[in-house]
Parts: sequence; C-alpha cells; structure tokens
Amino acid sequence: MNNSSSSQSVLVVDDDRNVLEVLDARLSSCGLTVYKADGGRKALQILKTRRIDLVVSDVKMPEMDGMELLSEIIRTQPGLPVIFLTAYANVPDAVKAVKSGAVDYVEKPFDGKALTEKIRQMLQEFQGATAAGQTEPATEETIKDAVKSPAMKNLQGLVRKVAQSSVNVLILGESGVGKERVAKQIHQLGPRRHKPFVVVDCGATPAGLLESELFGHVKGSFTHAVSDKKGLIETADTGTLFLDEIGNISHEMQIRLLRFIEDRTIRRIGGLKGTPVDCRIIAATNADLGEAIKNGQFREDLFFRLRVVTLTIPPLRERKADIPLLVEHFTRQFCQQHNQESVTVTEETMDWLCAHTWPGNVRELKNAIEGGIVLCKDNVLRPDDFHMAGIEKDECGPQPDESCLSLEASEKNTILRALEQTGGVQKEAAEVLGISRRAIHYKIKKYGIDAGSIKARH
Ligand SMILES: Nc1ncnc2c1ncn2[C@@H]1O[C@H](COP(=O)(O)OP(=O)(O)OP(=O)(O)O)[C@@H](O)[C@H]1O
Repeated sequence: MNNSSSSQSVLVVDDDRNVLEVLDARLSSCGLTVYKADGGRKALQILKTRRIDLVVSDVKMPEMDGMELLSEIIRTQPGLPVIFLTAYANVPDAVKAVKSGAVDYVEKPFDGKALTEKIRQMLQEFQGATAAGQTEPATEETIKDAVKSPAMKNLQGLVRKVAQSSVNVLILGESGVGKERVAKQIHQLGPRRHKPFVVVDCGATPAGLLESELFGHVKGSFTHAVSDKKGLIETADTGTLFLDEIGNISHEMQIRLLRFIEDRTIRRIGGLKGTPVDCRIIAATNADLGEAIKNGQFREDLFFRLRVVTLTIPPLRERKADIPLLVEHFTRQFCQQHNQESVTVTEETMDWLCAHTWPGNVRELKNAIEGGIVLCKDNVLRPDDFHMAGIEKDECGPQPDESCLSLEASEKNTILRALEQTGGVQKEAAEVLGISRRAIHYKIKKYGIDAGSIKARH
C-alpha cells in the first residue's frame, strides 16, 4: 500500500472476532488506522465519532446486517466507500449493493492480498474524500446546530439550500461568530462532502507566501523553490476552497484570484502550463468590504464574483436566545473532553452568561465554558468560576466605553420605572418590559435595586 494511505482509517465490521483480529493485523501492517466493530450498530456509533475513509464489512450479521448498515451509510455519509466480505452464496446480495454506489465486494474466504489491493484501489479512487486530512465526517456536532434565534434558524435554512449547488458564497460576520463552521457545513451538506475541504487563512499568510501557497510553484522559480509544489487551489480540486479573511489579501492576489475564478485554471508560479481546477469557493471576512471597495482596497469585480450568495452571521449579542443552547452544548462537550462528570449550570449562571455581551462571540463563550468547567467545584458551574477564568461580570465586554456605561444607566432607569409602575412587583415589571422573570431578577441584583423598598412605598 502506498504512503498516501498511512493516515487513512478503515472501519472493519464483522461479528466474528477472529476475522476482526486478522483484518486488524493485516491492515495495520499496511499503515492504515483500523477501527473494529462487532456489528452494524457499533459501526454506526464509530462512524458518528471518527473520521473513517473506508468500511470493510461482513454481510451476514445478527441484529443489523451489512445491507442495513449500507443503507444507513448511504443516508448519513453518501459516497463513503464500502467493501463487503461475502460468502459465495451471498454474492447476488453484494452485486445488488454494488449498484448502490461506492461499493465493492471480496469473496469469503478472502485472500488478504486481494483485499488490501481492493482497499488501495478504492481509497485512491475516493481519495478526494480525505485528501490532506481536511475533511471530517458530517457528524451531528458539525451539521446540526442547536439554534433558537430566528436569525440563525433562517441562516440554517439558507445553508442547506446553498449547499446543494456549487455557487460561490461569501460569509460575513465578526470574528468568532462561526464563519468557518458555516463554511464547513455548506461543504458537508453538499455533493462534495467526501472531497477535500481546504482552508486558507489569507489574513495570517504574508502576501508573497500566499501566492505560492495558493497557486503552487515549479522547481527553480525562486530561490527556495527546490522542488515542484502543488498549491492549495489544486489540492481543493473537486472539493471546496475556503478563503478565510479574504478582506486582507493584496491587490496582486485579488487580480490572480479573480483570473482563477473566471478561467477556473491555475498556473503554478514559474510554470507555463495551465491546469483546470474544479472547486467550490467559499470566502469569509469580518471586514467591511463595501467600505474597502470605496477606499480602493478591494476590487469590486472580485467582490461580485465571490458573493453570488452572501450569508451574514449576526454577533452573539444580537442572538442571545442561542446562548443557553450553546452553553449546554459546550458544557457537555468539555465534560466529555476533560473526562469530568456532568456539570450543572445554575439559573444564576445562565442569566450571567446571557447578560454578557461576548465581544469575541461564540469562540469567547466556548473558551469561557471550557475554563469554567475546569475550575468549577462540586460539578456546579457558578458565575465565580468565570471570574476565576478571567471573565468579568460586565455586560459591555471587558472594556466598556462611554456608550456602554450610559446604556447600563438607562437600563437601570428603565427597570426602576417599570418597578415603580407595578408597585415593586417583579413579575409584572418583567411583563411590562417583555423580559423573563429570571432576567429581571438578575438585573435587579446586578444594579443593586431595592425592589422591596419600592413595594413598601406603594
Ligand atoms: N453554532 C455553533 N455551535 C457550536 N460551536 C460553534 C458554533 N458557532 C461557532 N462555534 C465554535 O466557535 C468557534 C469559532 O467559530 P469559527 O472559527 O467558525 O468562527 P469564525 O467566524 O470563522 O472566526 P474568525 O473570524 O476568527 O476566523 C469554533 O470553535 C466553532 O466550532
């Protein structure tokens, strides 16, 4: 087996332990990572959590047989190659399965060499599925966002729609809102899901380097070009190229990119030959491209090419309804990751988290939860745990400016007026303001309002 398979993973499924061991030994010795499942259900569990490049499965198994497993794979990860190990009597079944897609079969008792040869062929044929190790399985974690806010629900619908086509997509939003995540979802929900997803951080790559990273070069084209190098655009062939921080690329790069988008052909630096590349382009930025165009920093023609569809992800402070779900999601995730028992998030903590403005958006919330989980006591997450993790109780973010302070003053004033209006009854004041009882309770505490004395005065 060639080197390209050294980082590839094969899931072997058989109810016969001996077969699993034999396959494990043989395939591991070819440099493959082997996962073993003694039945269809176990196999599906592994497929949900691991990156698998190919499945080798028995056909006849109790509980869930190979054909049932195949239909689940076609439903959840279409295009994932499957090789069936089948006794002669079951060959017609296997032939039927072959017609279902990326499927082949090897007759039992199998010849180890024939099997590894077939695996090599299929991995090569479906190489795009895992090129450069940049594609992850379409797991629930990456595909199914727990969102509640109307803005994000609407965005989810758009993501599903655009995923089916190959149009260029421009994703806008502040840093940390989830632009890369959305780009990955578009890739994983579309027909290119088993092809490469190549991320290029245009912002962090110096201009000179970016050109050779993207387009590749031929040996001798500049001092350090000691051998031919394939660029990232070529690597993304048949898959998706995600250009992060597109707002930061130089004028020269904008021209080269525009030319590529128009011709769909690249020429390596120093090379003469044009190579056609078929990749979907998703670009993202947190910059105001409209402003950059006005200032002459970004080409309008490139902007129009990139934004066939534009998706805007709102900052977290404008979709606070998503915070509780995200908190639950990250709490579960980090408890698992740090091998901790499940942690309870108290109501007070949730209110505290919802009140924060999260200038670093989802990324900041995610990091805060991880810090909190590590620092919390008795498996209960309290606001103090976030103070210890370095997050201050500050609704305007770590460095409030004047407008934030005046906003706070006006919020306190509004709550006081609502309480005056309702004779100090918190429940009614919350209704007047259109906020939850939990929220008003939190705000009263936050601003040190003495609701009791307002009640007493009425
Ligand atoms: N809806 C979500 N559910 C779970 N995790 C999320 C969600 N949105 C964002 N994240 C997580 O938040 C972090 C930041 O997301 P991502 O890197 O996609 O943001 P970004 O907008 O591309 O940031 P930047 O502009 O800095 O590149 C990632 O770890 C991502 O997995």
